[in-house]
Amino acid sequence: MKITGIELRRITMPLIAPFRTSFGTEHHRDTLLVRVATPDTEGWGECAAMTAPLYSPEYTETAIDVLRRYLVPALVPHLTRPGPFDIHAVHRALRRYRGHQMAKSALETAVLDAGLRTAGQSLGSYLGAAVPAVPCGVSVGIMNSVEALLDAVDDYVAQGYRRIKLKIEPGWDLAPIRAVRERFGPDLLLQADANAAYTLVDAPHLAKLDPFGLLLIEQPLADDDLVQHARLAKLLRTPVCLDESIHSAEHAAAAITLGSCSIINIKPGRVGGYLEARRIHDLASAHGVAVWCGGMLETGIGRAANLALAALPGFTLPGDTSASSRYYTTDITAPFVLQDGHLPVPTGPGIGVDPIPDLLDEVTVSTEWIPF
Ligand SMILES: CSCC[C@@H](NC(=O)CCC(=O)O)C(=O)O
Ligand SMILES: [Mg+2]
Repeated sequence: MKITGIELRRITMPLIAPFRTSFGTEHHRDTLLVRVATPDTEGWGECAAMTAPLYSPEYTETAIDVLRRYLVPALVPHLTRPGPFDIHAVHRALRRYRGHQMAKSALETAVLDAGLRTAGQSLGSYLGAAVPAVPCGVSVGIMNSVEALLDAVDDYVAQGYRRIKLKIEPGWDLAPIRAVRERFGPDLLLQADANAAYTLVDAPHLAKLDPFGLLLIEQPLADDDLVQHARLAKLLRTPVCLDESIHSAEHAAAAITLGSCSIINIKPGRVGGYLEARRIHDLASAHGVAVWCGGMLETGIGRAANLALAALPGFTLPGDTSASSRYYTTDITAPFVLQDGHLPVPTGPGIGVDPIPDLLDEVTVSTEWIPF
């Protein structure tokens, strides 16, 4: 199957409410969609990079530039020959370039989506989905008051979310977690995400979270320090989960070997795509390490693909793939709506959803067509 070209489409979608983390506050999701066009179909990938290099070194502009300048040209030999795509050859071709995992993931996923649509196979089936629907957690930002937080959590619990994740930072950690635990009781699945806001000096303070029975504390320390996370893990009863630190299966292997974490948040964008995400899933499962699917405020395009991944057997904890309404008044695909705390895994070919043209056009900032 030969492609006719690749489109880089930049979109911006307003969030229904500001989303505050330890590294900043998001008001819009400024993201990049990659579309691979063939004579018979098209494939879509969503780039997880944020507007600024605050969560990770990548940002939307770097993704656009590296795709245009290096990653798309690298795939020309693989996408212009007859016959089905060899997605593993595509993956290897992209691995020649260092970093830029989110840009790579968007491109590889669009190629994979086009290939699977042509073959009539769903992404879930291709990856090894084991269930038809996945239990959903929700990520709750830092708020102006504990009362506001309790109201937000109350609403999410009423919507049926199976797990609550609270963003924390120094000065907003013990009080909100204690308040949620006291209000909603010991059975609420509850976890915290620090986005690397603490240092090992804070270990005694973080140990004060232990009595609250958290499922995990996510990325407490710097993204580039597996050794300090291993030392911290020995000082806490709360399991340590890594997010920003894990860019590849090799990182996951190092973290497991060092004892830096006992749970991994897998984000396909952060690790360079769904093939690598499955490798990390397989590695973690072999070591008895639980994984769950993280989120990057994806539109329905990325949300659909993440649901396929979250359905793999080793994803034993609720992830951050929430309903479309968590962030958006109107999604660019048919909305994902929570059903008894679960979202259905798309069963159509490829990612199983398509952007709705009029809605996509409304949020499009720019498009760039790269002909093949
Ligand atoms: C803007 S924050 C993005 C990174 C963050 N993601 C979430 O908290 C989940 C966001 C979502 O619900 O998609 C994380 O560190 O896990
Ligand atoms: Mg995180």
